[in-house]
Amino acid sequence: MKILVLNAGSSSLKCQYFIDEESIASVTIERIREKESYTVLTYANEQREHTSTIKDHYEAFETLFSLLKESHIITDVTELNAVGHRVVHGGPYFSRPTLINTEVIEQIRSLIPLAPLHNPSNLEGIEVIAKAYPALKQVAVFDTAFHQTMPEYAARYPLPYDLYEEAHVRRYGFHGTSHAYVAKEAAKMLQQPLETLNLITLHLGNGASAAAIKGGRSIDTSMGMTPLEGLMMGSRSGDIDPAIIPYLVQTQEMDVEAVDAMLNKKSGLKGVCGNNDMRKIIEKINGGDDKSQLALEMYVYRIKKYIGAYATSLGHVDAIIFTGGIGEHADLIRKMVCKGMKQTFGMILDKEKNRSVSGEKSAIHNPESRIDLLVIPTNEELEIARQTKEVISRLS
Ligand SMILES: Nc1ncnc2c1ncn2[C@@H]1O[C@H](COP(=O)(O)OP(=O)(O)O)[C@@H](O)[C@H]1O
Ligand SMILES: CC(=O)OP(=O)(O)O
Ligand SMILES: [Mg+2]
Repeated sequence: MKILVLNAGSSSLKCQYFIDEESIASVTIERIREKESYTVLTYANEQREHTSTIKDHYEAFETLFSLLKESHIITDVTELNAVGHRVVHGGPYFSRPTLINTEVIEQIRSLIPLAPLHNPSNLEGIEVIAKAYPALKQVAVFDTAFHQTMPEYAARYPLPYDLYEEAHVRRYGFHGTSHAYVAKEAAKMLQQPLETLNLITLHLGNGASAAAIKGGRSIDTSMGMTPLEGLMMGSRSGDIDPAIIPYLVQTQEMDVEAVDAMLNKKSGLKGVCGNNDMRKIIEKINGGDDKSQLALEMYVYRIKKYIGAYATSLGHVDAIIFTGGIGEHADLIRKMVCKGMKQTFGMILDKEKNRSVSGEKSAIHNPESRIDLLVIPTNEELEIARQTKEVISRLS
């Protein structure tokens, strides 16, 4: 089966072309909307890279298709069996991967207010393809689906009950495809059935979330009704006192839209130190920049607090998994997260191993550690290809 998978993140577009479960080619476009967007095509063990300005996701999709054509990877798009899309918010409508039709498109559109940084780019991809190749089957795989197993007491907010019934106000959780994928990979690495494991997965990308996974099922996660709750992120605040919002509206001449844009786009690492690229933040810290140092300390402290919380939710923890661009590559962050966690949690990092790991699957704990510490590169695209294949197979 030939499946093209599109994963439009908030600042990136990742694409992989699969024949059955084999990845034939991949294209990653990073830093969309910034002066220097960075495109990498990987095909037949070769990498082609270039830098250009890509002003939005629409332009990123155009760049992607012309690259695949030029390189003779997909010369005729109609030969594909399906396109699988990452869709971030499935709201109350979707708890499984779904074949896309016009009704599904409208439901995804109606969820834009709940995922303003994501659902629009996810939709753009779906619509570009629907327009150009109307006969091609498209499947949506939702970030929220994996967290549907959260118990009600974890999923609900302590708000008036009617808000849940009338306006679907509850916690949904995100990055589900990634948390599910790395949990399965962790079970393989540990050579134990997933059903027996208690895991904390840390997806640290531009968006970031933690999940508590018991026996392969999500029992809690740090993102909520929208991908704004929880950990500090690239440009999103994560947890704050909700009273800050009316306070700003009342005292700072900001309307609700301005506060919302600030919380989603001008906060987090970017808000504190002006930068949302962890590589640059680390460079600046080495150059003595105090704001970058503070941003990093806040970022790490908040991850540690969630580890503490989820150790309590799970009872005991078998392994903590680092994934996402930062979790996979930033050994400094992993080291800071594990520091001072020996006494209470028995976490002991092997500093040498940690330093040498960047982007590959590896255990980074000392043999004495009570909790296994693992770096596992996420592969949301492979997981989406698998789920897309399942949906398409059921049709025939
Ligand atoms: N070698 C590295 N060292 C530190 N941070 C890195 C490295 N490579 C990537 N990152 C960080 O990973 C983040 C992007 O993660 P990614 O998962 O690709 O994002 P997205 O959420 O857009 O999919 C950025 O903050 C980037 O700086
Ligand atoms: C939901 C979310 O935050 O996604 P990303 O990390 O791709 O921005
Ligand atoms: Mg991502």
